[in-house]
Amino acid sequence: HKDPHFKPGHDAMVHLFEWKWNDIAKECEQFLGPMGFGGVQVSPLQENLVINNRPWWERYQPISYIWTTRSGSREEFINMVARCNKVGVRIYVDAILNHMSGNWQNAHGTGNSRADTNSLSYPAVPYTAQNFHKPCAINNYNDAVNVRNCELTGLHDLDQSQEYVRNKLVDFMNAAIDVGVAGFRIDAAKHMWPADLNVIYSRLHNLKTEHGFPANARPYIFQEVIDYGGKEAVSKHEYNSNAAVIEFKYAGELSNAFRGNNLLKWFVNWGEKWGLLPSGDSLVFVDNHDTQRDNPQILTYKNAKIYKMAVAFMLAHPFGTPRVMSSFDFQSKDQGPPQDGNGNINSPTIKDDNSCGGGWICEHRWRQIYNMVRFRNTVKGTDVNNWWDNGSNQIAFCRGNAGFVAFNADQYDLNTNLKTCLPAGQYCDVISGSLQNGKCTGKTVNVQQNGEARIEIPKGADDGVLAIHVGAKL
Ligand SMILES: O=C(NCCCOc1c(-c2ccc(O)c(O)c2)oc2cc(O)cc(O)c2c1=O)[C@@H]1CCCN1C(=O)/C=C/c1ccc(O)c(O)c1
Ligand SMILES: [Ca+2]
Repeated sequence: HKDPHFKPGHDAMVHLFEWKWNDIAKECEQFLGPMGFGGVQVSPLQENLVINNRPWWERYQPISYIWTTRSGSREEFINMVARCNKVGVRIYVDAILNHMSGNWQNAHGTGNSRADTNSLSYPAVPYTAQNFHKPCAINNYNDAVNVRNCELTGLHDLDQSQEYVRNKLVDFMNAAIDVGVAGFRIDAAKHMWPADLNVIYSRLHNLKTEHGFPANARPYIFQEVIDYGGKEAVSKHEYNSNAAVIEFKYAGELSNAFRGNNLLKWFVNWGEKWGLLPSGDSLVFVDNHDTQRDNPQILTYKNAKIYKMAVAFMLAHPFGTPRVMSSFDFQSKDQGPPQDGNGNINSPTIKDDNSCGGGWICEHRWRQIYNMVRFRNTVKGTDVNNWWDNGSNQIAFCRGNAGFVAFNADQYDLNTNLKTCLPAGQYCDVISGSLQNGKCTGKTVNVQQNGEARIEIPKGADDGVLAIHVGAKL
């Protein structure tokens, strides 16, 4: 029950943050399906409070469970799910179950629903004050009750111990499952009681076979529990019995190492020995919509070279279910998505080199990243073997005899003969280029009969990674 139900030959999730439903449908058909992505985490589906300067986090202040947001209408959402499933790309909804909005004068939502937030009245659900915890501020992360039963930055806190509230949340999620959704990101799960969440999960429908899921497939649930391994009262270990958990320590350690604060050689035992949750319980990532704004230690597209190295490592390593972030460019941390003068989100423009414009970064369209998704598909089912390192920041490893990857984060060249575990032949390095029309557009690597090859990554190379696999062999 912790299986994302990706289609065979598809792997890795991409978070198309703030994309509109129609644009996601097109991206599934034109790019994500053909490139073998497994699924898309979409922005929240439920109607949200309209906040005057349209900060990105207005979508995390629900007003109702009506499927009307700046990403599109109910019909557009249903159409997107069908079109993506048809090309083997799953949809995961970002579900906000913990709270409704904060206080706002004359509050109205993206679907024009009204609410009297000061009296905790949300008639479009309906919720009244009795369905919420008595307003108190979350001000003590060493008190598990305070963290669950009080308000996160003034957001009105629902009481999920009530049958009435549970059923509203279950109905919302089951309606999404019934139109073909594969699962959910559970926002702010740390702020809800695991027991209540498990009751809610137990009432969710099986996935729809007419959308290509196997019979009796359970929705894939991945819970946001921000726990970097510190000493807070609430821990990620409370949440991984019945569903997956988003592994923040994974993100923290990767950024820490690729920023040069820890040697890559220590990744030889990357996994539970680092205090991570079990691989099958972990949704893993490098950055997310919040950490890229709020956590200066976390790598983002703004640190391009070492960011790509961290993402390549995540995709090359078998641990967890990886999620690639796809961002819009931002200068200030509250800034919302690219939009026109009337507050409508702009569609990404696709340039002739297949990259995005119009303020959209589209990391998922960077060659080094989508080629590593393909690498991950190709080596699926193999383990890490033949680990090599130089005692510092040059590492390499095989994935079975299907793939080989090398990293150079030292301030001097990597230039040595290494075992690649691959059959003899010529391979295209899928970081510096691709295999296109029978030729390598980047480096070519010659693997000898004994499986060894000359591996070169100069310190000043565009990318500090080299990757070859049996799907990119001349
Ligand atoms: O300064 C801010 N927030 C105070 C810091 C607390 O951060 C928040 C956390 C949060 C932060 C750290 C934790 O350890 C933790 O357990 C929770 O989770 C949220 C989840 C939501 O659905 C909506 C929110 O407004 C928040 C939030 O404000 C700005 C202004 C309001 C929104 N916001 C933000 O910074 C919004 C952040 C945000 C929004 C959505 C998310 O899914 C998220 O993880 C963070
Ligand atoms: Ca709560």
